[in-house]
Amino acid sequence: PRARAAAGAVSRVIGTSSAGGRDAPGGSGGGWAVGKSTFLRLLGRAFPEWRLVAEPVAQWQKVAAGAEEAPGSGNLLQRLYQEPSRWSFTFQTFSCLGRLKAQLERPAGPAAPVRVFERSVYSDRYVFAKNLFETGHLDMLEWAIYQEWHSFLLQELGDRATLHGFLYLRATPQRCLERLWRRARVEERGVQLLYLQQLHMQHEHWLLERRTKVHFADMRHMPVLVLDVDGDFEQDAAMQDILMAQVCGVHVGALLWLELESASIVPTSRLL
Ligand SMILES: Nc1ncnc2c1ncn2[C@@H]1O[C@H](COP(=O)(O)OP(=O)(O)O)[C@@H](O)[C@H]1O
Ligand SMILES: Nc1nc2c(ncn2[C@H]2C[C@H](O)[C@@H](COP(=O)(O)O)O2)c(=O)[nH]1
Repeated sequence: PRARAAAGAVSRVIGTSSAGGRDAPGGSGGGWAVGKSTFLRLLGRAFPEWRLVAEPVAQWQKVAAGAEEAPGSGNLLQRLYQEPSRWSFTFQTFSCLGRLKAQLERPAGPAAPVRVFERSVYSDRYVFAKNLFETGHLDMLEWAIYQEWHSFLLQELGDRATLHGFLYLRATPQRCLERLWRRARVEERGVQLLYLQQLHMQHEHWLLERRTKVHFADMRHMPVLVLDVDGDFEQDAAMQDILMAQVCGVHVGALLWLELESASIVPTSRLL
């Protein structure tokens, strides 16, 4: 039954037609360790025709240019957490470039009806980079330069870089911290609840309250499907079905943008 439901959703999304007649990218977003990869796996099972694009964490852990240096020297993620003020600008440049490349990529073969990205060039700016600036790890000059090239590139790329909607995965920062511990990534050992709370707040301002000043007209009214993932759905087939049905019911134009983020709990998912 789950597979049939998925097929129905896909045909509806196709029916909305995509920019340039191509596949329809969408974004996922949500907090750090909220369960994005786990959720993407569920989406993959429910919607096998969709193309799901995971975040390239392994690339950040071993940047090619540093691969021949001393062990660990090419690990940008590690450097970021060890010396955030030194490495934040470098990290945001590299992460945003990777996200943009992924978004512009047109894989060979038949176009997928929907593309879903684990994070986007928008969360790069309106969540992470913004937060790093507000907490003093990007200075004013770095923030200005980052915004300058970000705006320029996205405006130049126009429709090619536009998304059609966001899936916002919400859980409390405390729940994200528990999942972060469970995942036990070495680089993240020193991460504190406060950092997750800051990122949570950025997501709330941007995707839920729409208080964040965004610089792209089509971003301002982007549909956002909020999904409550605070509960443990990993082993709960019924809860998984409910989540997939919610995704299934969304019509977000040609582009479904899945932004997987963390936040406090909402009683039910809803499309804003
Ligand atoms: N809904 C959930 N309930 C319980 N555990 C979860 C849930 N979602 C994810 N997890 C667990 O939390 C950890 C982080 O999940 P992951 O999907 O890797 O997060 P993200 O991709 O957002 O960083 C993993 O160990 C995963 O098994
Ligand atoms: N400073 C930034 N950190 C980022 C960004 N995107 C991801 N991350 C970090 C957070 C985690 O340590 C790791 C991936 O986390 P997941 O929860 O997605 O697995 O990378 C960013 O743009 N800036």
